[in-house]
Amino acid sequence: MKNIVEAKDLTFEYLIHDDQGKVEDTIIALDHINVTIKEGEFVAVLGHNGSGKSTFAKHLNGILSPKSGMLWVNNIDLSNGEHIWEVRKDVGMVFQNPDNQIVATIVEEDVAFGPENLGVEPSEIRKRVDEAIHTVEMDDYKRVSPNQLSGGQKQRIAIAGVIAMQPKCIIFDESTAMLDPIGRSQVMKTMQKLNKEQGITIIHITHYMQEAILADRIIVIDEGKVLLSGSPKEVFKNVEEIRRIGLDVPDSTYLIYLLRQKGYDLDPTLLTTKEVVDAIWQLKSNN
Ligand SMILES: Nc1ncnc2c1ncn2[C@@H]1O[C@H](COP(=O)(O)OP(=O)(O)OP(=O)(O)O)[C@@H](O)[C@H]1O
Repeated sequence: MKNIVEAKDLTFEYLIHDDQGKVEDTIIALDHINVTIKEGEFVAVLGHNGSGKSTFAKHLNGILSPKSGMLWVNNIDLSNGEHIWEVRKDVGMVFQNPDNQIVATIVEEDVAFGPENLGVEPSEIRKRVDEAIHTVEMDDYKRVSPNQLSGGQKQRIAIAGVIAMQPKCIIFDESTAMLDPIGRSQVMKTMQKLNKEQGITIIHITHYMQEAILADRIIVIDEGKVLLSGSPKEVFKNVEEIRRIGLDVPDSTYLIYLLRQKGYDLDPTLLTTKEVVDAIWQLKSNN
């Protein structure tokens, strides 16, 4: 499978200016990041506040450009701030606040906005809008004002707007953070569907461990560096390391960790409640 993202020693710093416009400070937000993401992967990115997740995401569709290092996205070289318009056709972004992403007063017009800006033919726009709205299961709301929708529904409309541009990769930058549990699960379902049925690469930045365990791979960023990368089982067995940087592990994983400390011989890579219950049951049956 081809790489859709390849970052080598990707480094970025924000320049802080004083009132006269002189640089008075620099903040290193990405510090020699080395990451490869394959086409069709579903990757969750974890890290505490200020660890550099959003800065990394903004590099992937050219909102920010590296200070040093190399970055290729879908074979487009983004290392020196060129080709950013080209990459935006391939990489879509869904942000945290659904209200900031809706631009039109009718759902279907909002979804059409992206392809219109790309200069897509009107008949093709119509087709894409209908398909995208169908994919996010919002067919009944095409002529409705986005104001009348719930947070989760608005977020699905924002996703439809991105899908209508036919990207190869979608970055969800804490797109579930402002939603209630139902809205979150609907958006997660949509992400999984886009990944499984359309092969779209998903990069999901989240603080929710229960969402992260649904990914093929988790990348943990800490102070602008990649701390861990691997399957959810590989990453979450590092309970102490993850908790040391102020992140949680899934409750089930933590329960297993505590039981192991009490001497119970349980697999440290178990992630879900069902896996834990089955393992404890097995242990009981063996004794
Ligand atoms: N526009 C900016 N100007 C100056 N510093 C910034 C800017 N945006 C982010 N930073 C700093 O860069 C570092 C990385 O921030 P970033 O937003 O990438 O982290 P994050 O992991 O996405 O955080 P969060 O989970 O809070 O969204 C932090 O120290 C942050 O304060």
